[in-house]
Amino acid sequence: MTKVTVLGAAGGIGQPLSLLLKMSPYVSRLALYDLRLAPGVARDLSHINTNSKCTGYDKDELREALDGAHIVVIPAGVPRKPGMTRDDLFKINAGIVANLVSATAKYAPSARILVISNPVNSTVPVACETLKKMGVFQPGKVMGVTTLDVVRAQTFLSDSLGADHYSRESMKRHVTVVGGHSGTTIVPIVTDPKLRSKLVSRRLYDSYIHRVQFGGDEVVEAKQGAGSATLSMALAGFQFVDQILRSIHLEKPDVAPLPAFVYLPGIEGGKELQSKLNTRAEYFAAPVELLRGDVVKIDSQWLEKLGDLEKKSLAVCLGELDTNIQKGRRFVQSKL
Ligand SMILES: NC(=O)c1ccc[n+]([C@@H]2O[C@H](COP(=O)([O-])OP(=O)(O)OC[C@H]3O[C@@H](n4cnc5c(N)ncnc54)[C@H](O)[C@@H]3O)[C@@H](O)[C@H]2O)c1
Ligand SMILES: O=C(O)C[C@H](O)C(=O)O
Repeated sequence: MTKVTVLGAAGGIGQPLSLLLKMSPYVSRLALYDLRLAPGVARDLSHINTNSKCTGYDKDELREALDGAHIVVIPAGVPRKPGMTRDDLFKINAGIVANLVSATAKYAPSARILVISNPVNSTVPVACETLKKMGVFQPGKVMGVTTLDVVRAQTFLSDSLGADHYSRESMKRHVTVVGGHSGTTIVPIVTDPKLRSKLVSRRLYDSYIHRVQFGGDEVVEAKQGAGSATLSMALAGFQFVDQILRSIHLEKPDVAPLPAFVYLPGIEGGKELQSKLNTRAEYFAAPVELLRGDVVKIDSQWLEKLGDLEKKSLAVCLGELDTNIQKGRRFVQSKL
């Protein structure tokens, strides 16, 4: 029996993500919460002939939506419009995330909390600091969802090298993304040196990295003010939740570790990674090992595969990331 609650379930991401979750054999109860429309979306999904029971909750029913949840996914908040940065969303989304995380701590204290709301580099610190303040912080249970960067990195690598020869599916083994989830804090790592050399020798490396780092802007511009990535994000978010579900339900989960944006000092391998990176940044996205749905270890094998260009990107990332992190921390610490 696994209950998944989606907070912000009637939105552009929330609806398709909930549809994908309704298809999962590992979900037995799916609870949809939003300030508007969640009962309607849930009624629609509840007609689908998969085994999970789907229920919608109105804005004054947050407690019921969260009660007993094992996984809480948070895509609640405002998306960007053209000309905005993710950081411009902080003012509104930080408060939304803080309130929803604090309710989760009260009504679903053992849930894994997956933060999608932007700016992830700051909203994850907001979530963790909120839990710390409440005295209930469990570092392995809070994850910023950065999977869309990985999905893009794989798709664009195949596009850059020629999709006829390098299928998008096969790129899964050859690229990961670390750092944060915003512009130059996004650091794609091509782990296969042969593919990296191909990109460099064909002078495609810079444009490839730029496209992954600014893929979000591409969608925001194309949607002309109607929001940001929703469908690709729903798929990416589902891939991440699915990995957690598999780690809960399967003895030997058959998935390669995906990165997540996590609190390094509280997780095995985290402090080591901080010291190898020579950074004071306490939050970072790196491939994580899961055990029964919680993050138990940070993988730093990718560090050994860095080329000179990737080392440079990482230095730029670390310079910016800590500013985003401190903004999230200060937001919670400044509240009484
Ligand atoms: N992590 C990522 O990779 C990634 C990718 C895409 C978008 N995002 C972010 O996800 C967020 C949502 O994007 P979207 O396109 O779904 O936006 P949207 O506006 O379509 O949907 C957001 C939903 O959240 C709801 N909401 C707002 N405040 C709420 C609250 N307090 N409680 C419950 N629900 C609340 C709204 O009613 C709305 O239905 C944005 O912040 C966006 O920037 C993150
Ligand atoms: O770009 C955005 O604002 C949404 C999301 O973070 C994305 O990467 O598509």
